[in-house]
Amino acid sequence: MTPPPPGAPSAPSAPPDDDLEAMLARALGRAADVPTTSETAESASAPAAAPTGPQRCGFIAIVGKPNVGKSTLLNALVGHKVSITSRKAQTTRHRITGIRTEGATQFVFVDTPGFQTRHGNALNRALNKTVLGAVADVDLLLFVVEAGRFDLADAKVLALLPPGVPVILVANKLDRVHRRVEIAPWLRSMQDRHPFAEFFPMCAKQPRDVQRLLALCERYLPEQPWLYDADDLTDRSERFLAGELVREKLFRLTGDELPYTSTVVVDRFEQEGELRRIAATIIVEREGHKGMVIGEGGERLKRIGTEARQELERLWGGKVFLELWVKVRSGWSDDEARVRAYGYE
Ligand SMILES: Nc1nc2c(ncn2[C@@H]2O[C@H](COP(=O)(O)OP(=O)(O)OP(=O)(O)O)[C@@H](O)[C@H]2O)c(=O)[nH]1
Repeated sequence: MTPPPPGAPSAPSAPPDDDLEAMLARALGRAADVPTTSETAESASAPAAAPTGPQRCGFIAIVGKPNVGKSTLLNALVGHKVSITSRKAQTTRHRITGIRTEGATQFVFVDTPGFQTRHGNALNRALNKTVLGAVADVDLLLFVVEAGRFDLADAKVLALLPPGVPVILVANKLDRVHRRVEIAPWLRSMQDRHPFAEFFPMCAKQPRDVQRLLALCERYLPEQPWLYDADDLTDRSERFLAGELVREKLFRLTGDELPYTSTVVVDRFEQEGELRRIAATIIVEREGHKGMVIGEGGERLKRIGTEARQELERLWGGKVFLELWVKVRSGWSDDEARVRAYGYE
């Protein structure tokens, strides 16, 4: 499908059947790993390396239900880790901006928390507000689902997408689909759900797929000056990133034992030359959860601290001194004031 000319409003009218068939053929060609057509080859090429022509810049929001791979995709599209990931649903809690500048184009990706439909507590209400705010004013939406699946939670996210913004259906985790032939009828069935601008079956962990998606996104971005410096990767502060990385290690090292309503607050962040001193508190809801985080003889807390510190040192190329505390604040996730105080808008 030809993308809308830069700057033109792109009403998501249903694409004509010919376009639809061509899109599906391209998508299915990729899904079945069939050699690319010349048209696909054109769209598959990476964005130009050297700046040519006028600058392009636009916002691309990544939306979907929890755990479909949005943050993994954002990091891959940016080429650096800007959003934390884990097997635990609801890992992402903030609007995270990841920036990639290639050739004449600046992509500003917006990762969002997975839209919560199950529990209506204060934390989830705040997360959902973040999602709605992030999708309101973008040039392109990447609606991420797991390839071959579409359930009520996916449908609820789809129903929230604003009209007038082109949507690419990203069918992620294609590597998990063992019977690839089943993807064709599934993609066809997805046509009836929304007038998607494109269908894109992929694996967010496969660099070739990510490069192709990047090239496809580029076609939807308007001609306008860049908003960030060419080497900016995110608009988030180092302090924010530190708290997020501790939360990632916390979730990864406690697995399913620890409820998702645990959080991390950075109490202090100071820089002395190349050394960063950080003090953070892990907040849990019950006394029993505190034991889970601390572990036998403090082993688990120590590991969370060591892994977070090492990753931050790699990221910043300097020494980090990280101090961690654990506190119980029962019922914080259903207390509007605390949810705000802990940094969730
Ligand atoms: N096999 C496979 N796993 C993937 C792929 N993409 C992501 N994952 C895994 O899926 C899990 C969830 O990924 P995230 O990127 O944290 O998902 P998310 O949608 O940001 O999750 P929330 O923070 O809950 O909204 C992680 O364990 C990822 O490693 C993929 O293409 N293939």
